[in-house]
Amino acid sequence: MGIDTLTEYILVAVALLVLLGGMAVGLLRGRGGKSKELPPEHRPPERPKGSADHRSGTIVLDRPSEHAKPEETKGDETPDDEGLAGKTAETPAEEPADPTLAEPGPAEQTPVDEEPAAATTTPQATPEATTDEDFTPVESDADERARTAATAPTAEPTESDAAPQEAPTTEPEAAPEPEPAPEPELDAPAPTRDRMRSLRSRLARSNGAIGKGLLALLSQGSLTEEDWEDVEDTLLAADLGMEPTTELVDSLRERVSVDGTTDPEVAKDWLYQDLLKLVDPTMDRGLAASRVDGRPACILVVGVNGTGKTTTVGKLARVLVANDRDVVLGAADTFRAAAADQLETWGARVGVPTIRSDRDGADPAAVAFDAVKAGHEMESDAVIVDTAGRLHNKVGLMDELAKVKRVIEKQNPIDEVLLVLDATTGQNGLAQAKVFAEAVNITGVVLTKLDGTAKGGIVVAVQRTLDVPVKLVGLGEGPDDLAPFVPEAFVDAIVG
Ligand SMILES: Nc1nc2c(ncn2[C@@H]2O[C@H](COP(=O)(O)OP(=O)(O)OP(=O)(O)O)[C@@H](O)[C@H]2O)c(=O)[nH]1
Repeated sequence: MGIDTLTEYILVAVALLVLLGGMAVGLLRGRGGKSKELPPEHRPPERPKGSADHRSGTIVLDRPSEHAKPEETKGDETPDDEGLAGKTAETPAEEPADPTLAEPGPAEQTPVDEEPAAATTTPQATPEATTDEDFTPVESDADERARTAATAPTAEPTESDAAPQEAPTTEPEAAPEPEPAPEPELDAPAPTRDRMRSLRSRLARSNGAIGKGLLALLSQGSLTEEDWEDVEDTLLAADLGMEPTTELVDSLRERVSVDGTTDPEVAKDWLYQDLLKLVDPTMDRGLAASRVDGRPACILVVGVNGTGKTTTVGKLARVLVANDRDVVLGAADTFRAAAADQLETWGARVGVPTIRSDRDGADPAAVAFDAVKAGHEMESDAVIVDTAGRLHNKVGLMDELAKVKRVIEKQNPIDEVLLVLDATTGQNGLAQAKVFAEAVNITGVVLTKLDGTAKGGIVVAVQRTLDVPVKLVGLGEGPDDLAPFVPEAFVDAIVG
């Protein structure tokens, strides 16, 4: 019993020890489960995450769902990023950009990424609302700066603080640049009244010899047949034309035979009277250049190449401007490349708009149509349409001109068709005149380059041929060298 009892005691004791040991192990395991939840050692590695999330303040928007997702995130971020966590969750899909940007809520984050937004608009203020407001002004500031100054548009938002202060100094400097616009000083065209008298010397220089020669003959007192032939030749050389020449010689013969004189002044008076009669001061030389029936007057300018059409249109614009008319120019000479530029320059000098095509060879009728349309819209007094020079014997070209006329007339009657004739071409110009008159209804003639020829007689010849008056004469290349034709001044300059 003694030994058995001892053995039993020992066994019991061992069993107790084993039991106690087991319990101890169990206890230790239970603690081990909790340690997973608070592993301070894991935090350091997560910091970078936290800082990454700051950036995500702006980036988060791209992936809102990630932030809304698992609780793990919450678990992980809870410690450092309280603010962010909450807002990201709200942000989800709807408010992508703005809200998140606004998020800088956590004051500390502001300086890092969104400094600009907050800074520009006196940040701090309120949390959420502030952020929205903050952002708007930032944008507008940047926009304004972008509009006025051209300086580092992208950098500005980031350096918003400095920007507003720099803006006032840089902006005003950039703005003055456009000032040059008002600079273009317009020409003040010379008055047109008596312009022909003021240009008399040009006519006298070129055509004065006719008068001198005639007066010398007439003042002889008694003229032989040979002298009368000389008179006739002089008049024909001046391109007066056969018929008017014969008329004039007959009239002078009669005067001499009745009142034979050697007084040059009397002879001059005879010549003046007879020439003036041929030039016909009774013709209506008025130019239709005023509004009619609530629409602008339309003036179409035609002629062969190089007669001075474009120059004449430019000069005529000046004449009208000098008479307080509002004018629109139409560059329907789309054939000669430089014509539209040339016309535009003329117009710009007196502040007159030019309607043109940017394309060489464009349909001249379309340009003419647009010019007249613009004249209507601008309520101008007159629209002057320049056309391409064309050979009078080319059927296609003349048809094109007739088309220009027809197209214009679809929206506006044509009040004037001015035929530009180069006076130096003399009688040859008459053949052109006839053909143009068939294609379009010519209402007036512009005789150019009268300053460079002794063929002033063409005035009479062309009027007789077309039965239309010479309304304007070109007496030089200067901008104001176009004059309304005044018969008395013309004859006076010839007779001297
Ligand atoms: N001396 C003088 N030259 C003139 C006069 N009118 C025009 N000219 C000159 O004539 C030349 C031709 O003038 P433009 O206006 O280009 O002639 P255009 O008829 O439009 O020519 P195209 O478009 O080719 O048919 C230019 O050198 C003008 O300066 C004038 O009255 N007197």
